[in-house]
Order: sequence, then structure tokens, then C-alpha cells
Amino acid sequence: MDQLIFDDGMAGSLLRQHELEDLKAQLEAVDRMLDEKDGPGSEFLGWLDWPAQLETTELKQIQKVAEHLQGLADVLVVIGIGGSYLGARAAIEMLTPTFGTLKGMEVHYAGHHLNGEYMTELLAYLENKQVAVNVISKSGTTTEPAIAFRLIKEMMERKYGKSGAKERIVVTTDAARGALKNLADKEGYETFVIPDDIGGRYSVLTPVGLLPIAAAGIDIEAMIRGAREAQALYLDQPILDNACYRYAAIRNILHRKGKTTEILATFDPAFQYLGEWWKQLFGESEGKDHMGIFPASLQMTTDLHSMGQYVQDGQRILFETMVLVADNGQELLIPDTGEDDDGLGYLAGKPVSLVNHKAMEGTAMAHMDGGVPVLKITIPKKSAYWTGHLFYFFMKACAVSGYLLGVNPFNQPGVEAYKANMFALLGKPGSETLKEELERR
Ligand SMILES: O=P(O)(O)OC[C@H]1O[C@H](O)[C@H](O)[C@@H](O)[C@@H]1O
Repeated sequence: MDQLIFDDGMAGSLLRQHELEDLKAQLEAVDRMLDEKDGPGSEFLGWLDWPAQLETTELKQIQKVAEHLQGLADVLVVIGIGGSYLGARAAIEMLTPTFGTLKGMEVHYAGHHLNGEYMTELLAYLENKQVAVNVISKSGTTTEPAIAFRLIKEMMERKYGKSGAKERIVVTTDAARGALKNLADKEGYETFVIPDDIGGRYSVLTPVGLLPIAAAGIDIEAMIRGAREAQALYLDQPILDNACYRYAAIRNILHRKGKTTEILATFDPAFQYLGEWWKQLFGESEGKDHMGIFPASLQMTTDLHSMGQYVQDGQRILFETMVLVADNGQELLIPDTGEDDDGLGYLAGKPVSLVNHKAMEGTAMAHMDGGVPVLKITIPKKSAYWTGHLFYFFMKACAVSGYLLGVNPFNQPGVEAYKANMFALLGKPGSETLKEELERR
């Protein structure tokens, strides 16, 4: 197997083949909108052709800076929130060992919340490490990463002096705007640009994701190659054979029948942050105008022992998309001890991955029979190439799905509400709560 397989064979009786045929004209209209870039939010379609357009020189420059940081430091702190860190974290957790020797830098994250205790602990941990920092913010004005960077910049300058710190800090931000851009220019930090036409949640294959991913020792060239081939594949295939369009269409068919929550289920703990990235991608893209599927994620088989009951037997508003890997890599065999005290004698000599696979099959059958349609997305193996492919697959599917739903999949106006209230409550000059603003209007 050397392709991504999308399998809707366990979607159950809620999906009938003619329903896909019936959506064909709508899918073609969406395809045209993407192609001609004339749909809502089309000024943010830069990610669509990005993998093919990304210059080798830019890729090499990212690699060069990553190697420079690797030479100076063993820990990289990635400061960012939402689309400015989730893609990198997803790839790094998927593709680097949880235990054991790392090929690249040890990566930690900051600026993705406002908890002071975490920052205190992180700063203390960094005291005895050789540290580099990549601060990432498209707007350059987001509060969480800005506070984290203020704290870490102060620590870095104390530890390495101003010029030593400068060597170790890389900024990824807008080409021209924002406080972070101004700061980078003032301090002379190495800077990478987030293209204007690529929104945060679609930016993992730009320097936003690629620099931390490269610093972690992952082959970004292979990742882009995977994305590039995905780009070509999902552009050319006939629409009803196209996995991206089928997935988008089926989500919408199920949604229209009351399946208002989609669970992304994975069977490898390293995929947790793929779920987090995917939730932002679909949640921010589709959750607007009082519509949209609620994206949730579960890790299997872990969550079968906590949330399994609900999925099997709770409200029938769920469908499930499993992300699977065909080749499980190393085979760890269950030891044959010659005894059966634990009742596992029948599994002796069998690979753990077989048990995981049968658990997956059993779960899919049980959920389908319990009224939860199951979709499966299988990649051949866990590699940089296939992670790049998967990122592109989901981004394109999300755009198609959002357009089918009838929303602009590239804006996020609702996110401003909490920010307005927080600034007003903190007494930021000139700020007002959302309620005050609405009353004034
Ligand atoms: O990259 P930044 O401008 O700092 O934004 C980081 C994140 O926060 C915002 O509030 C948006 O809702 C997200 O789409 C974005 O990814």
C-alpha cells in the first residue's frame, strides 16, 4: 500500500451511495471556487498551491537555521498558540520518540495558555539547558505568546547577554505588520515570514511548522514532498473518487442527518496532537453562523475505558473518523512465558500491534452497530512524507467541507469575543467588553 486510503464502508445505513452522487454538482461548484479562487475568504487560499510553490531555497534556508539552532542549543522553546504551534507539535509528537534518543532538539512549548506556574517551571527547567527560541505569531499581537516571549526573552538575555540571546532567537511572523515584527526588526532577530494569504490553521507547511519540525530532526523535505503529491492527487482525481472530496461530502451528509459531533479517533498516543491540530482546523473553519460539526478527538484504546460508554450508548449525535497507520513498524511480541496465570496465554507470541488492530476492528464494528458511523483514513506508515500528505489532505477536505456547509472556512470572527472582554477586564486603555460594544452600536 502506498497511498492514503479513505474507507466509508462502515458508515452504516446513514450513508447511501446515491447521496454522494446527489452532491456531485455541489462538489464541482466548490472545486471551481477553489480553482478560480472566487469563494468566500479566497484571499486566504495561499496554502492550496503552497507545497508546489515552496522554493527549494526557502526550504534550505529553514533547514540551515534549524541546524544553526541545533549547533547552539539542545532545547528549543516554541512560543505560539493555535495555528502557530499545533501543527508543529502534531508532527513532532508523531515523528520523534517519546522515550529514547532524539535526532534533533528537545522541543518544549510556551505561549499556548496563561498559566504562570507552567512558565515558572519551564523557566527553572531551562536554567541548566542550552536554549534556543522560535517565537511564532502571524498577527504578532496575540497576548499569550507575547507574555511568554517577554518572560523568555528576559531569561535569555540574562543568561546569554543581549547579543548571545539574539543568536538563539528566531521570529516567525507577518512580513510587515505587528508588534512582533517591530521587535524583530529592532533587535535584529532572524525572521521567517508567514505569507499574507495563509491563515494560522493552514500554516503548518510554511516556516510556522517547518522550522520547529526541522529543528526536532524531522525530514522537512520529505514532508513537503508528501504534501506536494497530495496537492497533485487531490487536484486531479475525479471528484467522487477523490478521498478529500468524499470525506468532506460524507461529513456533510452525516451532519445533515443530525450527526453533529465528529470524533477523530487514533490508536497511537503519538497522534494526540494531530487531533488537537485537526480540532482547530475544522472547529475554527466551520463553527460559525451557528452551524458546523463539533470536532472532538479520542485516543484509543485509552479513551474506550473512559469515553467508550458514551460513544457506544450516549446521544446518537456522533460519527467517528479513525486515523490509522497500515505499517506499525517494529513488532513487539507478547512474551510466551509458558504460563497462563494472567489468562493471556492465547496471545503468546503475537504482536502487540495485532491486538491494537483487532481492538480497532472490534471498536469500529461495535460503534457502527451502535449507530455511530465510522470512517477510516489509513496512511501507509508513520513518516514525514505521510504526515505532510495527511496535513494537506485534511486542510483541503476542510476547505471543501466548509464551502459545502456554506460558511467562509478561512475566517474566525468569534475568537475576538473573549479577547475584547479580557482586555477590558484588565483595564487596557481604550478597550470595552463585547456587551458594551454591542450596546454602544
Ligand atoms: O499566530 P497568531 O496571530 O498569534 O494567532 C494564533 C491563534 O490565535 C487566534 O486567536 C486565532 O483564533 C487562531 O486562528 C490563531 O491560530
